[in-house]
Amino acid sequence: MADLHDQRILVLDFGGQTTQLIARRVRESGVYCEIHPWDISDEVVREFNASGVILSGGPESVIAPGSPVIPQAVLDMDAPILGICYGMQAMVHQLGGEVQAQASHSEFGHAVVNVHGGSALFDGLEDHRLEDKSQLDVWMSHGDRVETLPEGFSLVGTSANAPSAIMSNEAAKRFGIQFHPEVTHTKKGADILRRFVLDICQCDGLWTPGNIIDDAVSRVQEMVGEDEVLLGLSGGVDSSVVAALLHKAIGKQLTCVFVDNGLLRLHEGDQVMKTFADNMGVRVIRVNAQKRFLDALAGVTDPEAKRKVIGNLFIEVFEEEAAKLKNALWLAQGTIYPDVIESAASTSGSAHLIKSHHNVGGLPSEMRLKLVEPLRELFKDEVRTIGMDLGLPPIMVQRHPFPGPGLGVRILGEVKEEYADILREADNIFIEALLRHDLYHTVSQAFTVFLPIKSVGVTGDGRRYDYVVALRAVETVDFMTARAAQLPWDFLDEVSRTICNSITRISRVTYDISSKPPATIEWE
Ligand SMILES: Nc1ncnc2c1ncn2[C@@H]1O[C@H](COP(=O)(O)OP(=O)(O)OP(=O)(O)O)[C@@H](O)[C@H]1O
Ligand SMILES: O=c1[nH]c(=O)c2[nH+]cn([C@@H]3O[C@H](COP(=O)(O)O)[C@@H](O)[C@H]3O)c2[nH]1
Ligand SMILES: NC(=O)CC[C@H](N)C(=O)O
Ligand SMILES: [Mg+2]
Repeated sequence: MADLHDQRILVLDFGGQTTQLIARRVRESGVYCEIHPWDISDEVVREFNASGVILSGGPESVIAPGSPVIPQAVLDMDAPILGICYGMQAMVHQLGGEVQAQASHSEFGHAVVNVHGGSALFDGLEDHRLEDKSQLDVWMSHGDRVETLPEGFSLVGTSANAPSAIMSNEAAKRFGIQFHPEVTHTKKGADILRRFVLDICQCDGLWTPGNIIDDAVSRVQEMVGEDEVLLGLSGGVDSSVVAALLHKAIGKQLTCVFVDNGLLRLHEGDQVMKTFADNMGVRVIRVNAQKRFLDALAGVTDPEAKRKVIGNLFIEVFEEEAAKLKNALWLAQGTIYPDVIESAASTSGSAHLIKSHHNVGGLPSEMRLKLVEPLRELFKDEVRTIGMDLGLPPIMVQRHPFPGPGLGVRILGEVKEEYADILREADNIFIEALLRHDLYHTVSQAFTVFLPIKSVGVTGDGRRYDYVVALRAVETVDFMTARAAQLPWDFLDEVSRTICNSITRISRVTYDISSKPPATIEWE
């Protein structure tokens, strides 16, 4: 098999909200791609050796001084280029055309583009739902617009507010589109991106789940040789898929360590151990470190401080367990591509650190173990697909994500065992009800938060003065932005009554309706 990474698309990020979606659509077409910031050096561009380049959208205006530019090395390449929105405008601006700010002509949302034809990227793709077959139903989001095309380019499509909605230089294989093909609201968007990477860039579409697994297996085998590998297994999607993959790659050289830190959900420890014993035949060591974590967290109230305590203790436990093995030189983790992109964003200095995720960026610099992260290049949906292909049960692969610091960031302020016990009961009621009503898979993530404040209630003529919990359920594609799920009122009512009736220490249940931004998904 040819190297899976030989054919590769470079996605240059100009700060667009949907850049990750571009990469996902390219991957779905069966082609490997990576997202890099627009200001990477010319050397990195040349080393990347792209089969094609896609320039993303972005919030800035190409005519404003100091705005992001396309690296010269990209413009010097022979590989095909597709500029999307800001990416198109930057191409025009840098290749000698003209872009103007047209505040009165902004287009946000649905638009129709008339395609004049004659472009290899569009011919035959027309939207047949529309009466006029030369029209495309698209989604726009721009204020600036292209007024004059650069030399060598011709006009391929027009919309009401973008006279140059599509342009191309067919001979040079350079295309610019003002609309966003990566969003599902653009009806033929996925087809356009597929056409670009498969036909225009001539990639073979080898990036399939089967090939990804074979490739990861052989790379891991080559990397670790005869050494033993320790995997931090949480029972979550990512580390479970890593376990299945490593089991396939190195069999008995793998030992999984599952740390019960006292911050897990109800019965989770037993369930994880049982699922793995039943389904996988891998060796899992359970470390009961509840007391150790809770003791270390006593008196700690600041969210970032709590995260650090938990993250450091995880590593301590992993290193202790590794020392008990004969030859463990490697620590495997379920790091996935969004973790990498986000931690790059938070280390580049241009983005603010919102919260420290414990597994990336938070590792001590003098760690003795070397890292194996076979999912580092994959999106969550790709991870789920290969998990299914590796034979993991759907309940494991389709689970909602659960943060490493667990209930530690869902108990506001100081963590106490008593609070964790109450929270586990309440959360279990919520999640069981979601499953029973077939609502679990309609939301991306759902959980309960413990508020260490007391509120007055009345039950059976008596006064109650007890704790409050908040239910949280969100819908999101990439967990970078999210909105509160609109769960049915009757359902929320049932959950709230069940919680207050069966847990005497809770007097009140609230539902969190904040979106991200301005809130985050977790409360801490
Ligand atoms: N309780 C735990 N015991 C051992 N390792 C853990 C534990 N919690 C987290 N980890 C390690 O930290 C990594 C990151 O956690 P994270 O929650 O992002 O991934 P996950 O649990 O594998 O998947 P998911 O995102 O679906 O919850 C895990 O892949 C795992 O290696
Ligand atoms: O493994 C993890 N370690 C962490 O420290 C961590 N903090 C948040 N999350 C999860 O990340 C997603 C986004 O969460 P936020 O909107 O709260 O940042 C949500 O899915 C959160 O559950 C974490 N996952
Ligand atoms: N979505 C975009 O890429 C917008 C590009 C540019 N900021 C404009 O408003 O036209
Ligand atoms: Mg997890």
